[in-house]
Amino acid sequence: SRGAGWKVLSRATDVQSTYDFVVIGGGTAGLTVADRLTEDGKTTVLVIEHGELLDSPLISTVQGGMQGFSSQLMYSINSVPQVNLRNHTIAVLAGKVVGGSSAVNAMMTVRGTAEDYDRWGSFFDNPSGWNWEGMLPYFKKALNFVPPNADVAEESDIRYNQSFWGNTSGVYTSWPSYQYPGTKAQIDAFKTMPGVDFVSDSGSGRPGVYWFPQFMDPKNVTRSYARTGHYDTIKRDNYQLVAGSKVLRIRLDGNVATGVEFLSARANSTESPVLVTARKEVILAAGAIHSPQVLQRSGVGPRKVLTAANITTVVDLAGVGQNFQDHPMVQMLVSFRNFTFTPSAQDLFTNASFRHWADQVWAANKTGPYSLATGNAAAWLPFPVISSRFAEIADKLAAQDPGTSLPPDTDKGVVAGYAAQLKSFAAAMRLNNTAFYNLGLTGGSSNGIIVDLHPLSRGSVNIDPEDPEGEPLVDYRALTNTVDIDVMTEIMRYTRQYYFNNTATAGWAPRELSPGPKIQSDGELAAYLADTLSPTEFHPAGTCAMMPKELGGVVDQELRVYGVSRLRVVDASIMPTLPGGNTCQTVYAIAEKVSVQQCYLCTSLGTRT
Ligand SMILES: Cc1cc2nc3c(=O)[nH]c(=O)nc-3n(C[C@H](O)[C@H](O)[C@H](O)COP(=O)(O)OP(=O)(O)OC[C@H]3O[C@@H](n4cnc5c(N)ncnc54)[C@H](O)[C@@H]3O)c2cc1C
Repeated sequence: SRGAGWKVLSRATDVQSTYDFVVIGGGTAGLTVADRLTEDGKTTVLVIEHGELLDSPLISTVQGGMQGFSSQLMYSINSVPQVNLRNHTIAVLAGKVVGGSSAVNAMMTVRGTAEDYDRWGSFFDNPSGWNWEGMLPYFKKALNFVPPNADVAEESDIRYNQSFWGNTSGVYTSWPSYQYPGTKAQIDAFKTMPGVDFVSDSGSGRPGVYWFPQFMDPKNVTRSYARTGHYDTIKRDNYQLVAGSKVLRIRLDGNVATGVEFLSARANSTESPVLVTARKEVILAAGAIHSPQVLQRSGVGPRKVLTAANITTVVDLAGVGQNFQDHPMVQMLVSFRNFTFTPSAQDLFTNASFRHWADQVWAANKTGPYSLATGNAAAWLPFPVISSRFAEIADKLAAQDPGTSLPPDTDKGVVAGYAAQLKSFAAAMRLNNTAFYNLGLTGGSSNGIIVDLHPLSRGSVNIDPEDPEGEPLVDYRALTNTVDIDVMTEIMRYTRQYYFNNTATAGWAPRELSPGPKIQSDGELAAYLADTLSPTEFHPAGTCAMMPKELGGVVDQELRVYGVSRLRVVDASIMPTLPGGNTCQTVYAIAEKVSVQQCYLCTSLGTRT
């Protein structure tokens, strides 16, 4: 029966008491899986989403890429104070709306390198398809790639190779109808840097300097995301979604997940939670910040954390909420006093006639600069290409005692999993097929966010013992592995090489505004990191890691939670290690891959009606 305060959305006349699958979280992964599981028209799925179903220009507008930044479309969570960042707290951004983070992200469509996905399988004795070869079909299935306009492609020398892409998904990735001329110049300026590759496509799985598309529907030049691709256009009675409803916990009967308890976000405090039963499986897709929280609240997690919060331990699973990772980024702001490539994005503010033209072509046919999101080009470079000290730093990492970078009471399995990851990264640091360095190229007369694509510090996301139902305690534990400081320092130094020791950029008359030319020694650069580093590029991952259980893993290779039956996690939290690229495309591919596994299971068990 229908509760008083909660809303059932289109296609659902009511929330039934039982479904085949109940999906927790209507975000990037949740809606993808729900769409695929209901494709047969019979399998019933309920998606329970905390945020609302909202139509807003903050979501749909392409220009700038992140109009919904820090708005009512996101959770408002602050991290715990970061000891190595002068005790600053950090805003933890994640979408809270139907579509999840895919509704608010910067729209950059990027994959990691092949080696990043091979690493995932490498943690298992018998890897089953978690490698580049195994992921590629799902990268293709996940997105509908529409090539750039031929004139724009030729003018800016945009390279792409359709063999790395598919064209069947309802989620689109496509190209702006305009590029600033400075972007090509900034790409070309990498041609004088030794060892840099210019790969044939952003989806080739190889590092280099390249163009990449953006999550945009080319027909109406609006954001394409999990809701537009996997919900709005799907008309099936067996696919239902309830928004504005917060999942409190998974109902466990012994070790079997049988249902989900949720509460309307609008419910008054006297209303009791609604229980909905899952005949086949409960699927957790609340994102890397909230999936571990839902598990811990349900009694699945590290006993110590659960006991402190007065929660009875059903399954003592040490890895839940640990292994937390995100891409750290820092600003190195360089402005060019003689950048002759105009117009640039700055001209939208300073040049009235350019702005007038931009307004006109947008009004006429949605073309021009307003079709640009965050930018479509960047450098993604291996460690040996950016640092002559790569072998020394890799040796230092290989010699480390992993336990010293984790809290002293860390579970042995979690430490062992971390040790396996560090070993893998110490090897990757010597290779030319893994990207560690990222610099976005947007064609402007100043530039400057640089990203460490393979951070080595690991944090945690645990329930708050004082308030288990409130927001979790998010601790990045930024820079707790000191090799991260070495890597970031080399990343800053290489960026200086590109701007100040490069025949191709000398004529731009670059000037470093931050940290500024006075900051040179290791100690000075480390202090700058402590002052200004962001431990997040809004790519939280790893908190329900797909690793062997004895390595602190939470899910197996079919993404089933260890020790619980009929329960999977399918979102960014299962990534054991971050890919060397923005995470959204990888989340879609994970969700596509696990959906095929789930459908196979339904069929082979003969339980499908
Ligand atoms: C500001 C920002 C910019 C980004 N930019 C880019 C980019 O340019 N390119 C890129 O590739 N990636 C980007 N990302 C990252 C990318 O969007 C995410 O990695 C990806 O969308 C995560 O997908 P997910 O399914 O794991 O989680 P989400 O998509 O976040 O889905 C989780 C859903 O679960 C819901 N939920 C949580 N708790 C509960 C609960 N208790 N009950 C019910 N529902 C719940 C949430 O409301 C949310 O809708 C960005 C992210 C952010 C936040």
